[in-house]
Amino acid sequence: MPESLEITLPALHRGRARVLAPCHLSLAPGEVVALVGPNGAGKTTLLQAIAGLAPERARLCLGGRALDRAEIGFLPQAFAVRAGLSVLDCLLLGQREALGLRVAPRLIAEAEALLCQLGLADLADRAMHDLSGGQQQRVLIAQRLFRRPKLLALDEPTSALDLHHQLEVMALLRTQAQTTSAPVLAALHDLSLAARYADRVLVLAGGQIEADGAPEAVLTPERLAQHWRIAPEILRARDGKPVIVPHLSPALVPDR
Ligand SMILES: Nc1ncnc2c1ncn2[C@@H]1O[C@H](COP(=O)(O)OP(=O)(O)OP(=O)(O)O)[C@@H](O)[C@H]1O
Repeated sequence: MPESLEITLPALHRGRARVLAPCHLSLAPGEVVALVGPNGAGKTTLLQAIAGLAPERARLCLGGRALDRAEIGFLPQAFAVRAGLSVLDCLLLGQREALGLRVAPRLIAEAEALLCQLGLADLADRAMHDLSGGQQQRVLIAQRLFRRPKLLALDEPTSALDLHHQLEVMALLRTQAQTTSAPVLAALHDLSLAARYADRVLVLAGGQIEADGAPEAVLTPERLAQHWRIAPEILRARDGKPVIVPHLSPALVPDR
């Protein structure tokens, strides 16, 4: 039976400032967890530490075994692909350890199937540097999925995507998490998207994980006002999930 992924993080610093207090995260098999918080709260810092890209290292443990950095599918916030390699080649690089002089037809078929799932099949032969930002982002997400990591750690994976592709990517992440049991931890600014697709929401604020729980329990008007400095209107979608409509309120403190 799949076990939870246990992540232990030391205090994280950027420059001289302490960004986040030490914390422990337990991610259940197949769980989709949204990491939310205002600008500068430490979402990128936390994801980089998990991915082994920060000076301080996280400890990741799955079923009593320490996870290797190569087993984490990390997508950074900033990406600009200048490489001339094709979309299909980019995807195949996700499984680079399995590549030889000849690429197994099975691997190519799997990569093509994933491109189809993400509506990218028509772009398979296009050069990465000729794609739009949103198309590149979808290919890079597909590459991380193709790697079949034990954890997907994604920093704003929908930042360049139109509304259709935001939903498509989030739905695919959910399906993949459930079928592979690998949890997804994704930093998201769109709180409605987080509420709709995440099993759990972690709120980073004030240098710590300030709240952790079901979207409805965590995304309260008080918390949104306090940390995002908005006056929220919380509606309900057809499926009962919260939809957050933000309003500026003159009563809330001005930008610092
Ligand atoms: N290289 C750096 N040197 C000094 N401080 C940094 C550095 N990188 C980030 N910081 C600071 O660390 C804090 C956390 O930044 P981080 O990028 O993790 O926040 P974030 O929640 O991802 O923000 P955003 O939503 O804007 O992407 C911020 O106050 C930021 O200014």
